[in-house]
Amino acid sequence: MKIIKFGGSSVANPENIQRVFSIIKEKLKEHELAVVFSAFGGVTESLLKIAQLAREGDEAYREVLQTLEEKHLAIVRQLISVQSQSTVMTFVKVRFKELEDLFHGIYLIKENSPRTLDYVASFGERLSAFILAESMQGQGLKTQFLDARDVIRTNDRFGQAKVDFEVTNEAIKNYFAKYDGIKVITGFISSTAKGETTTLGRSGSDYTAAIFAAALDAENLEIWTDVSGVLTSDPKLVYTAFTIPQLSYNEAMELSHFGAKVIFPATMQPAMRKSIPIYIKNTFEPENPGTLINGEVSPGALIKGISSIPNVSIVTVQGAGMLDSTVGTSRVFKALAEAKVNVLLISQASSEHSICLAIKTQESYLAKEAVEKEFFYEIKSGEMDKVILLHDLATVAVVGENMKHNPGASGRMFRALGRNNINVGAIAQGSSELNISAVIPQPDLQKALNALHEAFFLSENKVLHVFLVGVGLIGQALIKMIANQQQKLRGDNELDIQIHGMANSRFMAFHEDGFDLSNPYELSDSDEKTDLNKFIRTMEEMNFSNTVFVDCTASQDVAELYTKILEAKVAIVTPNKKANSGSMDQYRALKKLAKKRGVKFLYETNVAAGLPVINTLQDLMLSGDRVIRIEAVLSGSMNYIFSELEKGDPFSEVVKKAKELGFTEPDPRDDLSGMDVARKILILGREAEQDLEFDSIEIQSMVPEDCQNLGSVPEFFEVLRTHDIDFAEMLKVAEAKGERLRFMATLENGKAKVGLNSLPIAHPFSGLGGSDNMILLTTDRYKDRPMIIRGPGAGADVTAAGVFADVIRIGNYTRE
Ligand SMILES: NC(=O)C1=CN([C@@H]2O[C@H](COP(=O)(O)OP(=O)(O)OC[C@H]3O[C@@H](n4cnc5c(N)ncnc54)[C@H](O)[C@@H]3O)[C@@H](O)[C@H]2O)C=CC1
Ligand SMILES: N[C@@H](CC=O)C(=O)O
Ligand code: NA
Repeated sequence: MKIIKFGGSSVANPENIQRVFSIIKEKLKEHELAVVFSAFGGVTESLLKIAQLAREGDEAYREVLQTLEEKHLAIVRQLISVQSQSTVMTFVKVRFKELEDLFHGIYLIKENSPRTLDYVASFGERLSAFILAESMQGQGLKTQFLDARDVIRTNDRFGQAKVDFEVTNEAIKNYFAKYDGIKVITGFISSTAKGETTTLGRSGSDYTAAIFAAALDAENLEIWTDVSGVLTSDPKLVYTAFTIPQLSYNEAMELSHFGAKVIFPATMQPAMRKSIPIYIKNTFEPENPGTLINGEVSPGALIKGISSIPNVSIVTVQGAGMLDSTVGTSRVFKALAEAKVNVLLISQASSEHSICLAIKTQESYLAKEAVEKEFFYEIKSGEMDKVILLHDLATVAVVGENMKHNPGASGRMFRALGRNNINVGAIAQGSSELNISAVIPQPDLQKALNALHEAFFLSENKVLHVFLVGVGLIGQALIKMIANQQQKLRGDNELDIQIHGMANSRFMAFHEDGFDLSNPYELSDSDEKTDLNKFIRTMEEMNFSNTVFVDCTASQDVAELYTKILEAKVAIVTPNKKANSGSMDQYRALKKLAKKRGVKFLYETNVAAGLPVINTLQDLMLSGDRVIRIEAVLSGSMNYIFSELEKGDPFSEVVKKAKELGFTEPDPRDDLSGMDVARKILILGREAEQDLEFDSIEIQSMVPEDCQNLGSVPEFFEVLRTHDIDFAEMLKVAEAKGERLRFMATLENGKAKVGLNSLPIAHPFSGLGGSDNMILLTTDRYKDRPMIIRGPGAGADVTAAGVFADVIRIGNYTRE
């Protein structure tokens, strides 16, 4: 014998009901069945609403009642053939006539006691189960309608009646022995020995099903609802949540206590006591195996699920008066129990000086009042403090029996929270080790759930959530690289990089699950105009753990947002030099903030693109070296321009070519003016721990005077053309001396210089071609012969690769 129960959403309309019938027919092939039904979706609520209207003397109740009758009649017309309709129609009409009288009574005497409401509510299940039994009969199934009031005996605690199992079990067994066919049973309702109608409380139909399962020693119990079992976490907050295949009874109870709404613990008790397996299944996805809840603790995963409760407050009771803790604590709990306050979590340090309770915010005021009343005299005399309330909190809990005797769970939990800068306000772990709970700031709830979900369930793959501003040359190359490497990184490096936000100067777009990178997304398809503040806000609201902001613009406006981004505990990776080449104070402040917030700020590509210059310098400094001198060619475009010029092409053409090849800044005047190189030597100097300001750098600009104040880049190229002869002349002079023109930067004794030099052919820089950069580092340790870093220092691929490497570095850092 199997007991199966269908909830309100499963029988909300004729289409859903047909699904239910197919499921039943399928089951019948192998099992003897009894089916428990809830009222049709929304009916219980409507009945109670009508009762309320009637009690308030609002005549509108009649209309709502009429609609409800019509809804039932419509279901009958659709489910039952015309020939067989009349008995059912009569049944429905008679019930609604009774309801009409009943509500009229309520309307007249304006009384709505729990007793009356139980009777009102009972009509929902009585109607649904009868109609469904008849229509199953019409489909060739032999059914037997059972009004559960005939067998489930309770006390008269209306609204939440307690079952007399001895009488009930006997009555159920007798009934089943007497009648055959599929029993079609009303959920939720029961009756007292005097025959008064009662109801079984929240999730009462599940309870009905469990009562029948236990009384009949059923093989198993299936609860059919509109979700595929119990999920690892709330899918509205954790997009990667998945169905838990199996839970022990204890785990299921613990998970539902902390928020998982699928099943209500008390309803499982009768089945649990008899060790009857319970399946949670989805009517709308019957092929999904759902969740099996039974007496077994399955080996493997440390935890089974993560639950949460929002809108929680911490109530702190403290003072010397608590030191006599046995008395103090018991008085606190007595006061709270009398005020009917539900305590979610308790934490008391061994000093016993204070006790800290997590309570739903709406009940916290009541708790404060109750405790302060209890300790009125102690508070007055100063022996106790006033109760302190802290709001805007939430609890998160990891649940699983395998945590027992298995070290590591709490470490993993708090490392994940700490790494994501989530402050933990209170902690509790029961001695059963079934549940570890923490109170955290409510705004961090989604991030916390995701961080924990990743740490416990996706630990083979760390997820890095990227938000990219600047989808130009470098940004696009980066997206392509991530797309190409995504699979390999997931496999070999256990790192999953997802892009959730993108923006260029015109449009922005977001994707909660991450953009599908195999299908490049066109930002011009977005109808959302770029608004940088909104971009940051959306990034924060998505509230992912392990988030990286990648800035592939050359924009000052974006650089100015870094403080806000780091404050939000989001890491930054960028080739944009603007932030690091502002004032020394700002440079220091950003580094300090990143450290304080525990997030990385990486910018290897600020200098010489992907060449390892910044990291190398940082390593030298950390290991105690000292920089004496830096001599460098730091501009890929300038090196390209002056080395190509030697082939005889006009200067303006070569500059254009450098731009086309992606070596220049978005505005090539930033390169020609020496500004870009000046920024780079400034950054190198700062990385070498020297106090340098931009203004102190001596810069020789290569932009002819009449080109300086022109608006657009094409205009600039027009005028630049007229200077081609001057540059050809410059080259001739150098060549006559057997020398080469190279644009370089030096830093020595705290003084930085940037400009064009005529170098002997034997100089190491003279041999540089294309977009090459070369950095000579003379340090205490590399004194006689400098350390040399050389290679292409501009261009889409070498730059994007450097940015990508920084992103991966963050991914590697964030793992355990
Ligand atoms: N091209 C290269 O070889 C190297 C470039 N870099 C740096 O990489 C950065 C990007 O360079 P490219 O990709 O070549 O430039 P680009 O001009 O091709 O792309 C810049 C992107 O930023 C967007 N953008 C500009 N201002 C914006 C704003 N306020 N809000 C949102 N989006 C904005 C633009 O719409 C465009 O999508 C620059 O900072 C550059 O200095 C660093 C090393 C080498
Ligand atoms: N425009 C720069 C590249 C970025 O840093 C260069 O030419 O080197
Ligand atoms: Na670099």
